[in-house]
Amino acid sequence: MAEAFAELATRVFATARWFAGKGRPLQVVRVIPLPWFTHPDEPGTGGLVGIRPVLVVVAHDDVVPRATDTYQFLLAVRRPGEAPPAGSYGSVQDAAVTGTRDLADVADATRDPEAMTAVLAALADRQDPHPSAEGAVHHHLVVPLPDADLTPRPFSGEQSNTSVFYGQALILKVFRRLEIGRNLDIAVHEALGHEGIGGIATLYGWTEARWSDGEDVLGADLAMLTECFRDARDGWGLALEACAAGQDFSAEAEALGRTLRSVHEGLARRFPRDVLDGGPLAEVMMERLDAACAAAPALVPYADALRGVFTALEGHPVSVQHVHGDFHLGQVLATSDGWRVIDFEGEPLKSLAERWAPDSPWRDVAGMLRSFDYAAASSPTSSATPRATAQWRQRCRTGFLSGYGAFPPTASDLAVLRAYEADKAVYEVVYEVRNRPDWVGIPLGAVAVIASPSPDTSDGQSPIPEEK
Ligand SMILES: Nc1ncnc2c1ncn2[C@@H]1O[C@H](COP(=O)(O)OP(=O)(O)O)[C@@H](O)[C@H]1O
Ligand SMILES: O=P(O)(O)O[C@H]1O[C@H](CO)[C@@H](O[C@H]2O[C@H](CO)[C@@H](O)[C@H](O)[C@H]2O)[C@H](O)[C@H]1O
Repeated sequence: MAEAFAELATRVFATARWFAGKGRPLQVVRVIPLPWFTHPDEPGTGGLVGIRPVLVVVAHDDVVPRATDTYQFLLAVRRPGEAPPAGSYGSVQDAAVTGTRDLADVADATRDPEAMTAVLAALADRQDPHPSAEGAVHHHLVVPLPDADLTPRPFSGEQSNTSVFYGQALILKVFRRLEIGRNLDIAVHEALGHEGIGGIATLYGWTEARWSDGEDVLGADLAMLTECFRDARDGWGLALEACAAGQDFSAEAEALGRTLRSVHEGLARRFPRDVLDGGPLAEVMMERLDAACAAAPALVPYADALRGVFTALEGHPVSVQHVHGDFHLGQVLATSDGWRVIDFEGEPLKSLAERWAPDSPWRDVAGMLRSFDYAAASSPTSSATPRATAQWRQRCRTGFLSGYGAFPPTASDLAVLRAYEADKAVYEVVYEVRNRPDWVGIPLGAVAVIASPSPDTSDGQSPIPEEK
């Protein structure tokens, strides 16, 4: 018997890079076919019947109360019988999704150039489809498309969503696990664009959807269209190369610090700010530590010492504002015009409420310092001695803090920074246990050092000791 779309989706989830609930018991509780982006009267070349977003609400029964997540499939629907198109998922018999009672081929539109050309045209022309009983889709274009080659090409690297390049000019990020409400990445790009901050991509447009959920109407952003940085290299690759070759990276780190400062200043002007007492912040870090110890028991021997590090926040007033939230070398791109910052969605393991909440700018500073440590720890040491690698990392730290305007840090700054580095390293241990168990030694090593009785941080240097 032909498969219905809910069964096909369950099968796709098992292997999709973007499905965050792999390995957990799941149940598809609702399929919401949204209005067609394009739905020509006559099928196009290759039998293309139409392109539509289809939302799949998934429940996980392993937590109480039962949690649900909403995922987006962007489907290219075709008549059967043609050669399987790029991104083919197979065929289904599901009239609500495909618009026909017959069998139809469904494919991931993001892998299909014909489909993605049509998607861009729909967004650019703001062709809002007619709302259906299930919901509505609304396209926003805020900057006219450039007059350039816009041939679609799927992004092939690692990511949590699914992106498509249009020539070398634009990139469309199709969100997979939807944030109900405003998408953070779009909100930040829009706000910083208004501020004229140069360190981020220009936002060209986005697509949002609304649908009914019982008595309620829910909404989420489905995709974001931004400037693509031509020939950009990501900071992680550059830092690894430099470290392995024994090349100093402190000038790049300093420029990165300046870029972060400018982004923080823009965010401070556009989003709410506050000054919080460090005590409750320390308590939140301790709660996160307790949860982390349950998920990663290797943290337990360090827990008491880490609590001591967090306690040092008490008595410190901490300024908070909107921050990047997951600032590391993989979130910065080097262009011929300097560093650019991408992906403002915060840490994937945090709830949406946590990711929207104001936080200390030290979180981002700590994130990048941890990243220099990761790069140093991951670099092959064939051409550099451990001592040289440690020095490389320290020079990155000093350069970055200088560029950010925080060198040398005051004693009070250091206490706060150390707490944020510890909090980040704890997060990383859990992240690595869940995603890359082979990497867990890197953050665990940092935890061990931060938790050691008296790491020397008096000059703002890493709590990770140098080789003598
Ligand atoms: N504006 C851009 N220009 C060029 N490449 C980009 C741009 N934005 C993102 N990328 C590339 O896409 C990758 C994934 O982007 P990201 O926003 O982090 O996606 P996700 O949130 O899905 O993980 C980045 O690591 C980078 O290589
Ligand atoms: O980029 P994401 O938002 O998906 O961030 C998550 O994954 C990152 C790894 O891809 C992870 O970053 C950790 O590993 C990096 C090296 O791969 C390193 O540079 C970072 O410092 C380290 O935190 C990030 O923590 C996680 O949220």
